[in-house]
Amino acid sequence: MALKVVAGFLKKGDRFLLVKRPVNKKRGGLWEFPGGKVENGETLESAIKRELEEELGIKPKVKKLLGKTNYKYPEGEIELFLFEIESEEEPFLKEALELRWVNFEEVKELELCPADKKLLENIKRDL
Ligand SMILES: Nc1nc2c([nH]c(=O)n2[C@@H]2O[C@H](COP(=O)(O)OP(=O)(O)OP(=O)(O)O)[C@@H](O)[C@H]2O)c(=O)[nH]1
Repeated sequence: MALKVVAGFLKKGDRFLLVKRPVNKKRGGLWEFPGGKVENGETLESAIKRELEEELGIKPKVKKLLGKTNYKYPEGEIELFLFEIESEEEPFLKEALELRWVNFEEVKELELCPADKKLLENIKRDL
C-alpha cells in the first residue's frame, strides 16, 4: 500500500510556498511543499495541520483538496495529497533548510521532488 503524505499549498499573491528538504533526508536538497507523512490513526486534515505547525509554526485553516498523485520512488510508492491552506500567521522555518515564495515561472528554476512536478502540472490548470 502507498504511504500517505500530505502537503500544503500556501498562497501569497501570485506566489506559493516551497521548502527545501534537509540534506540528510531522502531527496535532500530538493524543493517540496511543506508537509509530511500521515501517522497511524490520523485523518488527512489533522495530519496536514500537525505537519504545518511542526514545520512552519502556523495554525492553518485547511480549505480544500487541490489535487492528489501517486508516485513510485525506489523505496516505495507514495500517495501525495495537496491541500489549499489559509493562514493569518507568517510561516517561519523550524525544520527545513530554506523557504521560498515562487510563482509558476520561478518554480521552473528549482529542482522539485518528482512527485511535486507532476502534481503542479495537474493543479495549474485549475488555479
Ligand atoms: N513533505 C513532502 N513530502 C514530499 C513531497 N513530495 C514528495 O515526493 N514527498 C515525499 O514524501 C515522503 C514523506 O516525506 P517527509 O520526509 O517530509 O515526511 P516526514 O517529515 O513525516 O518524515 P520523517 O518523520 O521521517 O522525518 C518523502 O519521501 C518525500 O520525498 C512534498 O511536496 N512534501
